[in-house]
Amino acid sequence: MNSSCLVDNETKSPFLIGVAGGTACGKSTVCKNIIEKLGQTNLDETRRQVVSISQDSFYRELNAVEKIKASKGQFNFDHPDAFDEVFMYQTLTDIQAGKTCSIPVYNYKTNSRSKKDTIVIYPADVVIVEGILAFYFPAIRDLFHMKLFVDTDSDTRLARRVPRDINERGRDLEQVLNQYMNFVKPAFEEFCLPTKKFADIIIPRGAENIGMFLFSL
Ligand SMILES: Nc1ncnc2c1ncn2[C@@H]1O[C@H](COP(=O)(O)OP(=O)(O)O)[C@@H](O)[C@H]1O
Ligand SMILES: Nc1ccn([C@@H]2O[C@H](COP(=O)(O)O)[C@@H](O)[C@H]2O)c(=O)n1
Repeated sequence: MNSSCLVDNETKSPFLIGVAGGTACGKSTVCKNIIEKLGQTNLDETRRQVVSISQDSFYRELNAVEKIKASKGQFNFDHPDAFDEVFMYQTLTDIQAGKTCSIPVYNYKTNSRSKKDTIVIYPADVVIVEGILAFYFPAIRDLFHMKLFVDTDSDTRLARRVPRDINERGRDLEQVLNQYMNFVKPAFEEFCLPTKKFADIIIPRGAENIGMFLFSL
């Protein structure tokens, strides 16, 4: 899929920061807190100097058989093949070229991109990209000027994921636990954890330790 981007008159090439880590380690919360601490939260989105995007926007569209599997918690969303690597790479290179880009909003209840909503990413000084496999694909990994890995232990992550998936992602307990044991945990060990070595900064436990990152700026 081609990204939907427009060149801005005043070209701005942002500093790209990647944030990786296992599911529910606190990646989104870290991004949100960084944006808050840098005083960006209440700015109009066209004027923000620091913005974040999620790798989840780049989950690929599923075919009919995969959709049925996904609805039963039997699709592996933690495998690199679940992502549209080309679309993500293209979008990030467009962002880096100073273009205004529209990226999909991902819907975890339908396991697909929203049909009507997109997020517009305007040129900014810093763009933070978070995702479980943000460092997995070499071409994407090489785009980041700085890489953070949020290191939160597996028990804590599971304890955060269960209520989140039930309350926010429309899942039931059995489905969350089955998906975790069958796909999430093994894929974390095979694909996500080995990318920790690419990080410039490791943030233990997440949001409470973003001071380490802010200090490095
Ligand atoms: N430091 C923290 N302490 C307690 N709960 C947290 C913390 N960081 C995140 N959470 C909660 O854990 C869940 C997952 O956090 P989130 O930032 O969405 O993780 P990720 O983006 O890595 O999946 C959310 O419900 C969030 O509110
Ligand atoms: N349709 C989907 C898509 C993804 N997931 C799970 O989301 C996790 C990644 O998001 P985090 O916020 O937790 O980093 C990943 O572990 C997938 O299992 C899903 O359940 N359904």
